Amino acid sequence: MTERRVRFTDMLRLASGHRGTVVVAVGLTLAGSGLGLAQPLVAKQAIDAASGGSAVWPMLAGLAGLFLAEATLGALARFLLERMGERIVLGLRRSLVCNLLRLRMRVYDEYRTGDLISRVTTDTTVLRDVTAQALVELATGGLTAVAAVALMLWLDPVLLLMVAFTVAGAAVVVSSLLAGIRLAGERTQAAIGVVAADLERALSAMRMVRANRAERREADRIGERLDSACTAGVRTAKLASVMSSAVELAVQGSFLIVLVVGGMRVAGDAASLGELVAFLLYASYLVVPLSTVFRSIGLIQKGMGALVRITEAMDLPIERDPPPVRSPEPGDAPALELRDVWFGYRERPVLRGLRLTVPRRGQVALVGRSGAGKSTVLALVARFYDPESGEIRFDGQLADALGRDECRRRVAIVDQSAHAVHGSLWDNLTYAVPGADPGEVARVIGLTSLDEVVARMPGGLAGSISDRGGTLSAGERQRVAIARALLTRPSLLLLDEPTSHLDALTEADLARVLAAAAGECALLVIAHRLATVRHADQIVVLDGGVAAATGTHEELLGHSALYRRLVASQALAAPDVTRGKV
Ligand SMILES: Nc1ncnc2c1ncn2[C@@H]1O[C@H](COP(=O)(O)OP(=O)(O)OP(=O)(O)O)[C@@H](O)[C@H]1O
Repeated sequence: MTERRVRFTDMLRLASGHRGTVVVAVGLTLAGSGLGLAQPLVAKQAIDAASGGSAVWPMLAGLAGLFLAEATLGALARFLLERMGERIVLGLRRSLVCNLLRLRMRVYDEYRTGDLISRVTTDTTVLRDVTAQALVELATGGLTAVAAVALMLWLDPVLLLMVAFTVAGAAVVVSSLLAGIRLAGERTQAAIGVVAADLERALSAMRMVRANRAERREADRIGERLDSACTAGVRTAKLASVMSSAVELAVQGSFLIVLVVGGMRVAGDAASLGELVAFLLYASYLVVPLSTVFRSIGLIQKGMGALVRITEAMDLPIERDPPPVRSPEPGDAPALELRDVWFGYRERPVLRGLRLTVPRRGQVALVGRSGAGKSTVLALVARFYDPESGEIRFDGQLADALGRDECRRRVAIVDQSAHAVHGSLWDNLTYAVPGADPGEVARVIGLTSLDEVVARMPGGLAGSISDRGGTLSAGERQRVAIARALLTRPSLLLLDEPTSHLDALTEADLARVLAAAAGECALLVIAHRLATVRHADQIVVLDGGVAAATGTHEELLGHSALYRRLVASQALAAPDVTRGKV
């Protein structure tokens, strides 16, 4: 992640859309404080009235009214602030979610899912507390302090100067700690992000964890991350307590100085006792809000650690189309054409000038050694990545002219993981076409031989399958994925054939399904199985980043030594009739 700094003003900007609420909340808090200040005066009057023998109840009623009004204003201000905090966080979370779902594919390769998730959940929660509390404390504390300074200046500038010295001392201590608090806050949030990422890693591979008896190791690993989060949290606590002690000292020191110096001046008749008492009172009005200001600055620094991570996530590059280019007229062009395509993930090139053509109907199979770049071809065609050079054309039109969305509308992709989402079988089938016609759904169910699965599911199409397709076998999940793809009526179906999910029977089924699909659209299949290449109209052998040989199964057996090696080495597996369904 690139180093990103946020400033104090970035924090303030969060509340910029809520100025009205801040003003009202600050007003209510100040009015509440004003009512609080009036209470001793009324209490004094009540006591005077009682000792003078006059009626006390009007004063007591007034006092009760003041208490109630102060409590009501306080509650209202707190509610407004909490609501503002929630709304700020809602806005942030919405923007973050939108951004995280639209990132460039390369970014997902680079960052860990759990860490990205924790930016939407944990970091924003930290920010909510800061915005709801600290920002307004800063404003109310600051305003009260300014008013108190003005009154003290009017009463006794010399004593004010002394109070100012102690407060300045505390300010020096506080500001020397701020960077540390901020760093510790950043470390805590980053450590929590790593915890989330490691937990996600373990939970998403739970079967692998269990099968390898790695629960303890995973727990220890996450435990270490939790330790780092705790260490960073303790460091924040250490710095924060030094800070509050410094502020406390400044408060006590101020009172002491005012008492000693003021007392000496009263003794020397330089000031009246009344002035000293008033000054002491105003000193308390100054130092208490100032300590609130210091505390909220500390809190804001802590929140900045979270804001750094949120801003970083917001700044991650999202998928954008390059500027549109003019494209030749489609004419009678093939469904897909790759011309001299070069591409590599980092420095190392995977495709080196690949040429590939997929006609509008029929099946093209892509074969090659493991790591030859077959999935990469599919990823480029699905526009997950952009080629470094060369052209991709859909129906004769340049991909850049069509735009990513239009390219993906024409293409359907079924990858090896054949995802299923939590929900009903119907939801899973119609994921890409939410309002699909039931007749169409029935058609693709028939095409993909899913009738038996529908009949078996409790509740049929409305029956629920859990996350990652827990109640479907891998082969069934793949057929659901193909049905889902066919429902979009794509002009090109991309299929990454699984190596091991299909038994001989299902393999024959799949061959039928693919043949049916190839009658409806163009089909580009990464083939790992002999049955698939045998049925393909054309096979492309990928090697060294180029199409090393092209032809039918028989043709390639005749003229491609690499293809013969692939067939012989079981890289293109023959069906294993002894293997059961997984
Ligand atoms: N997201 C990625 N980031 C970095 N390198 C990658 C990424 N995906 C693939 N590669 C690398 O690119 C090369 C081609 O990978 P690709 O998955 O396209 O091969 P493949 O022919 O589909 O392999 P297999 O048959 O084993 O699935 C490999 O060396 C792989 O390590």
